[in-house]
Amino acid sequence: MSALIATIPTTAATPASANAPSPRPRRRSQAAPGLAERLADLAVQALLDEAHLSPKPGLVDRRGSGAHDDLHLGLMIESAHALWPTFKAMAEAARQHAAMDGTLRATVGRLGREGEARMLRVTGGVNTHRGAIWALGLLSSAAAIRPDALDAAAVTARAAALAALDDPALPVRQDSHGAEVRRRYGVPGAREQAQQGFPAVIQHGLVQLRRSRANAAGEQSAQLDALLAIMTTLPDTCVLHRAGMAGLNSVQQGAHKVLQAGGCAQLAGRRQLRELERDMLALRASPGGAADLLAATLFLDRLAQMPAQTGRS
Ligand SMILES: CC(C)(COP(=O)(O)OP(=O)(O)OC[C@H]1O[C@@H](n2cnc3c(N)ncnc32)[C@H](O)[C@@H]1O)[C@@H](O)C(=O)NCCC(=O)NCCS
Ligand SMILES: Nc1ncnc2c1ncn2[C@@H]1O[C@H](COP(=O)(O)OP(=O)(O)OP(=O)(O)O)[C@@H](O)[C@H]1O
Repeated sequence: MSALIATIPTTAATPASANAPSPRPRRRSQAAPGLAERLADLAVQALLDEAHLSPKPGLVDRRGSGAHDDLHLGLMIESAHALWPTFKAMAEAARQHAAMDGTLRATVGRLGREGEARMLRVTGGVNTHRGAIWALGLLSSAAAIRPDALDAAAVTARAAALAALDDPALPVRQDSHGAEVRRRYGVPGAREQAQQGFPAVIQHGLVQLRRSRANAAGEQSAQLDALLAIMTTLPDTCVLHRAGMAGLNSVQQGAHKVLQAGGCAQLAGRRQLRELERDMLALRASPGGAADLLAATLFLDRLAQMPAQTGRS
């Protein structure tokens, strides 16, 4: 990764980000990173922090692979770093094109598919970040197109408008797990979540993150609480694919119980979290969609703290 993660205003020195691999220091003579580079830094950092955050139920984290047998932390980290040029290119395209239209949608779609191909090359064919490329790609482009308006509501509204545009080159995949699950249960998936302006992030992830921080939960617990808040309502096609509707209902109720018990900073909440994790592992259920949306939550939370950008860089 060529840009310097340390130049990004991250929220707090979390144990998660503290364990992320340190970037090489930028040489004095190197030019300051442009907007697209800083957005790519933010997107990759959000993915790294999500991957490291522990203990996440069913997901890959610092303790292990959760309910997955083809994923591990090293692979998630490698995949996240490999996606930096994809996010940078998406932001650059939006900055240069500067209009929310079909041309930009087609370019971002092509870059997203190239990013997926890059991910699959790096991971040897394993889906580490398909949903995250979609969500963070749209958000990076939406941020870059109006860098003077970077609050979460404005950025998600622009991302929704971009996601709603037709991409004529998009192959209509009927064979993805998401497509299969949508057909079977009639639920909205990753595409609809973006087209609706990421309600799981705006109404649940960000609200809970800030609520838990305000209650002095500590950054790691606040991020875990944000993940659980997203899990309480999301029709996560990863969970549905692996555990069916009964599995999704039990995951949503379990996440709700953790928050009702005071969240991850409380002993009672941590007990509920252990119970949720035990049940999810028995079902092989993994909330991959919620994990992607937690990364989107962290991206938007930090983006709102980035100084307003008015120049062209
Ligand atoms: C829309 C995408 C995610 C495909 O979705 P689909 O549901 O068909 O596929 P698939 O099951 O393989 O992946 C969906 C992923 O989204 C995440 N997810 C699952 N449920 C949800 C949900 N309810 N909300 C948000 N994300 C979810 C999961 O991580 C899952 O792995 C995307 O891959 C796509 O169409 N890309 C085309 C390239 C493109 O247009 N890119 C442009 C912007 S980046
Ligand atoms: N920490 C994480 N651990 C596991 N999955 C994650 C994590 N963070 C994000 N995800 C998301 O979860 C998805 C992977 O889930 P899953 O393995 O169920 O997908 P799949 O490859 O479609 O299904 P399967 O492995 O059942 O064949 C990825 O698209 C990724 O975006």
